[in-house]
Amino acid sequence: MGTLELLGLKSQLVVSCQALEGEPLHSSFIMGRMALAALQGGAAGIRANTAEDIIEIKTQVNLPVIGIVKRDYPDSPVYITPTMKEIDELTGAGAEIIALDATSDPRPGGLTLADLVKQVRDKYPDQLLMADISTIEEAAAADSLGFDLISSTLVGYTSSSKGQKVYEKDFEILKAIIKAVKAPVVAEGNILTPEMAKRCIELGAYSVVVGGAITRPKQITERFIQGMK
Ligand SMILES: CC(=O)N[C@H](C=O)[C@@H](O)[C@H](O)[C@H](O)COP(=O)(O)O
Repeated sequence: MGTLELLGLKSQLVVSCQALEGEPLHSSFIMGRMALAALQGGAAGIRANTAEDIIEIKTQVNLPVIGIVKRDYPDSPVYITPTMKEIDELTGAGAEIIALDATSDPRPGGLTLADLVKQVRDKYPDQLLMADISTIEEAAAADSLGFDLISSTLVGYTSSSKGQKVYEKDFEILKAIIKAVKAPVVAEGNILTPEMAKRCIELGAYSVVVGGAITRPKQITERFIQGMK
């Protein structure tokens, strides 16, 4: 059994516990408690942003963490774990899986995704890597680069996928990605209900990552307000 299998994420729910600066719950302490609530509710893993949050989360739960560092660089639209600096921070925090933007958008400093992956593999040969992608073509490219997991995280959030939602036409894009790649595919981004999460697993997703629908109460409140109109 490979390392990924040992993490126990197959067919399971991963809860993303993130609150950026400016969000009401921005606090490592609160993210740690969100992760504890997720554990008590039955989640098998946590996705989290920043080394600081991951370190706090790991004091609360003994679950595998998909770590990211969101950071803006002036010369690139890539903001999910853009460079080796963020990778170093995440290995330091003990993230079992590191997720990074694997879209075709230009990266900081003009480095290609292939070059970054090679550098990471040389420096951290045992680190599991997840590709956050937004199109089928990007999924296929990430697969050829040897990513351990491929996630639909950025569908709808890049110029090449604008306006799309992962759940449209019964998860059409998720199905196409699963068909196009060898790596396990994670369903992530706008999974809003338990029914949607169940459907993703039925369609062959390896795991489902749910964020806002569980851990962003402002977003949940807004959905209620909209629904009451
Ligand atoms: C696009 C982007 O920056 N996504 C981020 C990636 O880590 C998070 O803000 C999302 O919350 C996460 O992907 C889970 O998705 P959702 O919160 O929709 O369930």
